[in-house]
Amino acid sequence: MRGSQTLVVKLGTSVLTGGSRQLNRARMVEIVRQCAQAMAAGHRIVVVTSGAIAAGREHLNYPELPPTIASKQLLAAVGQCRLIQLWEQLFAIYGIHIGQMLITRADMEDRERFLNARDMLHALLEQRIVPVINENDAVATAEIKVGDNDNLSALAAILSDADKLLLLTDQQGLFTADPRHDPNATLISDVYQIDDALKMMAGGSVSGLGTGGMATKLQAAEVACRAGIDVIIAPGDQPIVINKLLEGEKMGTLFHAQEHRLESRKHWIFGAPPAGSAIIDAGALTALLERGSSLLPKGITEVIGNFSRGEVIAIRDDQGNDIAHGVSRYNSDALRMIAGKHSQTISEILGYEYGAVAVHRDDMIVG
Ligand SMILES: Nc1ncnc2c1ncn2[C@@H]1O[C@H](COP(=O)(O)OP(=O)(O)O)[C@@H](O)[C@H]1O
Ligand SMILES: N[C@@H](CCC(=O)OP(=O)(O)O)C(=O)O
Repeated sequence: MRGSQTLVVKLGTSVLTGGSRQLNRARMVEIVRQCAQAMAAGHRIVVVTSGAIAAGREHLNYPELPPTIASKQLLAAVGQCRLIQLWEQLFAIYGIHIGQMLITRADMEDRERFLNARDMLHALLEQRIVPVINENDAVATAEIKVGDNDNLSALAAILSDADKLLLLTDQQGLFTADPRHDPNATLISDVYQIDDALKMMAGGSVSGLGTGGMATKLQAAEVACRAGIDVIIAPGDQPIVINKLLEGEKMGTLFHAQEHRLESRKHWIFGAPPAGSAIIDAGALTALLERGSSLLPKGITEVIGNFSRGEVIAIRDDQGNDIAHGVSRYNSDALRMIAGKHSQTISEILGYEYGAVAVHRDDMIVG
């Protein structure tokens, strides 16, 4: 078997309802069984679940509502409770806890909120708790919405530093045309580049259940592949899909990641102009260059500029030479207060803490 992997599983409304007007409990049980089996084999699972609106309609017995955004939000507010309750009960069968995360695009665009969400997601995964993510439909307005759960799942895959993103849907994968309309359409099994010709093949959702169809799945694949994550579109109505996939078996449509995840992160960190800098002492310099350590506040002698938690800063030696770039876990004011101090005193000085390091090694590119 391949090593332990992090897999984001996105379940479309089409899968969760099986094309009906109700959540298909039997199908949800089967998906949870597969997730539990993968976790028992040492893998980490993140679930991105659609279906809140469908669950709301079912729970309220298909009410007649005006076709407004507020009506959809009402259905999502009611349905999300049902949905998460169901996931909670089903995972509990296997003794697995879940943690709900409702996010919007605004959470991803603000560096500080992004980092908070990422820390929380990793904290859940470390405790072997399954994060169950949906868009915060009940409160999100059009301006701050991701809009569809395909794109949301790509963001979840980046947040969780996933190896693979699995988009489970009501088709075998991406076809040369929508198979609902074109009986001659054929399955595309490998995609190395998402170009305009491919985008032309991906249509919208015609079932009236899902949002975005294959078009948004392609957008999600583009984002995730650029971040170094393989994406698979596969059918959600079959047993052992998740395990087969983790064993490396081919299925559905595989979008091959464009570059290694580390390379991609490197580009991002170096691509972002530093928002400020931290000057470090000789001890920290040795730790960074020779031991591959994280940067601790203790080794910082001066903080220059104003930056937020989550922004990229330059790490410089006392001569002003650029040693590394990395994501600061504290804002500039906080970093100034804890510079030169032991990590154990951070919460005493600030009244809170985001961990012992100023810049984590995983978020740092040296050289
Ligand atoms: N080229 C294509 N290949 C496969 N499916 C396609 C294609 N173009 C459009 N579709 C449509 O996309 C639908 C799946 O997307 P969607 O309805 O949004 O489901 P989900 O709820 O899983 O996100 C399919 O049922 C199919 O009708
Ligand atoms: N957030 C919405 C689902 C939005 C969405 O993208 O749906 P789908 O295309 O079925 O994945 C809900 O929970 O109803």
